[in-house]
Amino acid sequence: MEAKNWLKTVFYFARPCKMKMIISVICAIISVVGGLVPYVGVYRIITMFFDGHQNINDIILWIAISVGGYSIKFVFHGISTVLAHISAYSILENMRIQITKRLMEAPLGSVLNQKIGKMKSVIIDRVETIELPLAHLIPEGISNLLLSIGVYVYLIIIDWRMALAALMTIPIAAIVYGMMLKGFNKQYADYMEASNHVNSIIVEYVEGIEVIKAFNQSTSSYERFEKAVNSFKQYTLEWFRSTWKHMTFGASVLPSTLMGTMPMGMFLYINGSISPADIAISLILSLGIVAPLTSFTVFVNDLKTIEFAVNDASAFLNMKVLDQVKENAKLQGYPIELQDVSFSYDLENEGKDSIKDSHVLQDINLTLTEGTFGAIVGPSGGGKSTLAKLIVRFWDVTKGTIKIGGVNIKNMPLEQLMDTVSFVTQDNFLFNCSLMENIRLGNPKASDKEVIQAAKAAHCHHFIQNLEKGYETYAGEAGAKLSGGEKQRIAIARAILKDAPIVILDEATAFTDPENEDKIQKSIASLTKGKTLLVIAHRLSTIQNADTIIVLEKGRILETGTHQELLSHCELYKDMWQSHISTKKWVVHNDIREVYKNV
Ligand SMILES: Nc1ncnc2c1ncn2[C@@H]1O[C@H](COP(=O)(O)OP(=O)(O)OP(=O)(O)O)[C@@H](O)[C@H]1O
Repeated sequence: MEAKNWLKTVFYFARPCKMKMIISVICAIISVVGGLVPYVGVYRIITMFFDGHQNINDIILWIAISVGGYSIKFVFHGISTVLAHISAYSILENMRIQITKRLMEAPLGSVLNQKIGKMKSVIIDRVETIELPLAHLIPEGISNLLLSIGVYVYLIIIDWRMALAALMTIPIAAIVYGMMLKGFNKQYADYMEASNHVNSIIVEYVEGIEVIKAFNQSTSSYERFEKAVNSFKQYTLEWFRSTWKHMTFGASVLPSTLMGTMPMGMFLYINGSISPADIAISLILSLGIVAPLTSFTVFVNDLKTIEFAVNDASAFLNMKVLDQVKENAKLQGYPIELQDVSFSYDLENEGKDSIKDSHVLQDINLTLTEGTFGAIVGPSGGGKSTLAKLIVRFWDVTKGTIKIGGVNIKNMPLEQLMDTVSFVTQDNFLFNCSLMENIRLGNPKASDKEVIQAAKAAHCHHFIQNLEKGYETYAGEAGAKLSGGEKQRIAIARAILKDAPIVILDEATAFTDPENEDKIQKSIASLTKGKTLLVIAHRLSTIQNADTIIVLEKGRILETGTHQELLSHCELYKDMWQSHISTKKWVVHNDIREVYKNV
């Protein structure tokens, strides 16, 4: 979506419900016209009395017309409100769908870089704030504005001098409101910033509650939380303090139209240029102008709410998306090739035009033949995970090309790429649905039998069966009910079911206990049989049988070879292997505390 101002964005999302909105506006106008009828009725009845021509039939007729008018106002206002609500919810729905669509089309890495609290706040809370004002703006905003104008026009028709007098309080109120609204935009922006700050502190507090408790930081964290809430309260109170005098003065002056109409009416009556009936109705009408106008001022605030919510949503709506082709590419097998690949996060995260000297990967050239086992090793921060993520287009390379089956991955639809590659990481997110469905995500068409087969191959059938409801057990929010190793094996079962010809494992065996590791290794063996496999490993023992081991250091390939070849001529690899072996020996021969003492 191209960047638009907030009003255009609202209209853009309102397109599917354009007709409903138009009918809502028409109904609001009819409702206003209906609302004017009782004023006419009252005027006619008063006139009859003052003229001495009152007759019961005419009075009943005007009462019936007034009731009819009021009924029209009531019914059409109802229809307008219903349609406006439907439209507002459609706009909300479209906006949320568009944001999530955009998140799917954006580079996954950029999506993952977003703060989860902010995403939740924008997609759920901020977008929701649009609904209420939007739904009420059409029927009530229009009614209030048009009713004031309609009543005023009627007043002009009755007596233009009284109409003029009715406006007397408006300039005074306008000056006072003008003073109050000075700097409103900035103050509202500051208010939203303060509100966002307090929201993010609350989200951070809830998300980090485990760490806060574990490190007994509750008091200081609570202080931080309390400080944020208090400063927000202070800010809003100060804003209120700076405006309440103007607000109260304006609100009491604006409706006091009698200040102008009373003396004017008396003056005109004494001069004999106005009838008592016209004075009476003018006084009533002048009071009828201001009440809806005052209600309309509330919508100024509502418009700001919509503007800020839409602007927040626009940050996601305008996220850069990955360029994609539509047609599936014809792959020549499943080898992976990287040619002169360089990558910089700065360019992705900040959208800079020039490549800075901040490459995480530089001039990477490597080929992994179909069906072979490749491994990437190297010191922490060397760029191993980044390289794996580039192969699945979490981001696009800054320079060079990545090919699968001889085709640049940019020239195949993301769907085809995802069908071709299984990417298993340590972050094995489980949805809060049954374990059966969680595994089936790997292949939505798989039967229960196939899911169970995959679970068996991934060595998770046993523990799943021991659960009270077996495969129908819910994973709990974010899989909190399962251990790390169990979640990992379920993720592997998912990948087995997906049966993609290329498998990339990013540190999939890190942080597991020996018993779990053995099971995970077995499940990985089932997953990777006969496939092109790329493992990013810390534990060198798991990759010593790899066909090619790539040693990556500071974003560059230092050496490539088999385990034996690297041991014979790559110092860094030799050191890493030595430290790996000695750590293993320490674990076997020493108390675990000794190991950590020596790390
Ligand atoms: N999303 C990101 N945005 C910005 N910089 C990042 C991002 N992810 C990683 N980096 C940086 O890129 C560099 C390489 O990180 P990467 O995770 O690829 O290394 P790694 O070799 O896999 O490390 P480890 O073995 O510790 O997992 C690091 O300096 C890291 O700080």
